[in-house]
Amino acid sequence: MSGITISNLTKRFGSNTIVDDLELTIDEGEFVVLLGPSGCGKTTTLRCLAGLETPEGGTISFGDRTVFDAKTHTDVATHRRNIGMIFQSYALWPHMTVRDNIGYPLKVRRKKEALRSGAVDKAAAMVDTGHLLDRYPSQLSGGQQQRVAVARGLVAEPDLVLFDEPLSNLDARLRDQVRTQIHQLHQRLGFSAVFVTHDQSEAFALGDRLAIMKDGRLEQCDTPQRVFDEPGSDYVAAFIGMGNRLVLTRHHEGWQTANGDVLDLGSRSPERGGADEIIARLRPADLHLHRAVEDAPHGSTVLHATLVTTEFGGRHYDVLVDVAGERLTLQADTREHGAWLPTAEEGAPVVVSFNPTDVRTYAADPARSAERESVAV
Ligand SMILES: Nc1ncnc2c1ncn2[C@@H]1O[C@H](COP(=O)(O)OP(=O)(O)OP(=O)(O)O)[C@@H](O)[C@H]1O
Repeated sequence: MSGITISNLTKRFGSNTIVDDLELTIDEGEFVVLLGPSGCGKTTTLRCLAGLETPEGGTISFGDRTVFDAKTHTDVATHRRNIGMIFQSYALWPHMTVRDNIGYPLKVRRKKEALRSGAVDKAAAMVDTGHLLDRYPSQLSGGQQQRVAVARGLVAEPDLVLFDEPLSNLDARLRDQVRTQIHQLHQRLGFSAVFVTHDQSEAFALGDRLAIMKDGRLEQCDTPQRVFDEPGSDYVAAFIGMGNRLVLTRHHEGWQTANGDVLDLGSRSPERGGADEIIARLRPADLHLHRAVEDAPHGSTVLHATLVTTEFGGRHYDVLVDVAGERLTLQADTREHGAWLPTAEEGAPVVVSFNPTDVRTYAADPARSAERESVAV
């Protein structure tokens, strides 16, 4: 086996196209995360890989073995694809012990030698569940059940491991623990994996590459670092934490906000001759709060804003400000701003600054521009 290739994959439910001509390759041993908002087609793509859905078009190959081809009506059954699956709901058999649950894929594949030679004990030990082998799922915590599900997904040494939001049902502490365990297992065993999530921190932590989906298609597919540094579109930027959005219009000295601030975007300024309206995206952590323009660092870009809300968050305040009707969020250090911020009133004038290298710009959405123009008329 060397890698998984998905070509022109199309899956419809009735008249709705859920996976739309999708192209994706997963190298052998690679951990690819399918990331995107609810309903963009992540789980459906995973289910097509598993053979649990029959696509209307396209091909899926595991190495040089075609497991699905719409044209030739090739559709290899799930249990013959040599995959492991780990679901959000754990999906353990309630009437089987942990030992029998973990051993189930070996039994179905008739791998009697593996069953005899202790593969179940080894898989259980990998996820620290060796002492739970005689218990039933109802006698386990959520975290233990999910670890058993991971052992079951890996025990048969599958060509591809599919994870469908496996951490979503766990509380924050357990989620971190199981996430780290999956990461370590992947580094040790080197299996190929596709992991579905809508959580960007999970995606960054686990993925060799992130495949960001929008309406059944890939919007961007790259390493976590590249996606973080250079989100390929406004949609990706918004999804991976650049929640602050400003619409700017061209001005002869830079780019102008709706309330008249002219911003120098430095090397991030789109070239002359391009669009006259752009969207600027910024992370909350890259915005800094000040009481007056003079307080902003030299060389930073400044915005005039008004205060909307302040919430105490321990080391920082979560602050919401308004720039000509656009709401921006930022974090202000408690020690630096504690003397004035908690008592500042809604509507108080404030200044926000950022380093121009931290901004990312995108062509404005034509539909939104048209909407604004029609409102103005
Ligand atoms: N069996 C089905 N019949 C009809 N529509 C379906 C079916 N399965 C999924 N859909 C629809 O397909 C769309 C994509 O669903 P999918 O579960 O793939 O999205 P997702 O990106 O995984 O979202 P989530 O994170 O909420 O699971 C949704 O609008 C969903 O309602």
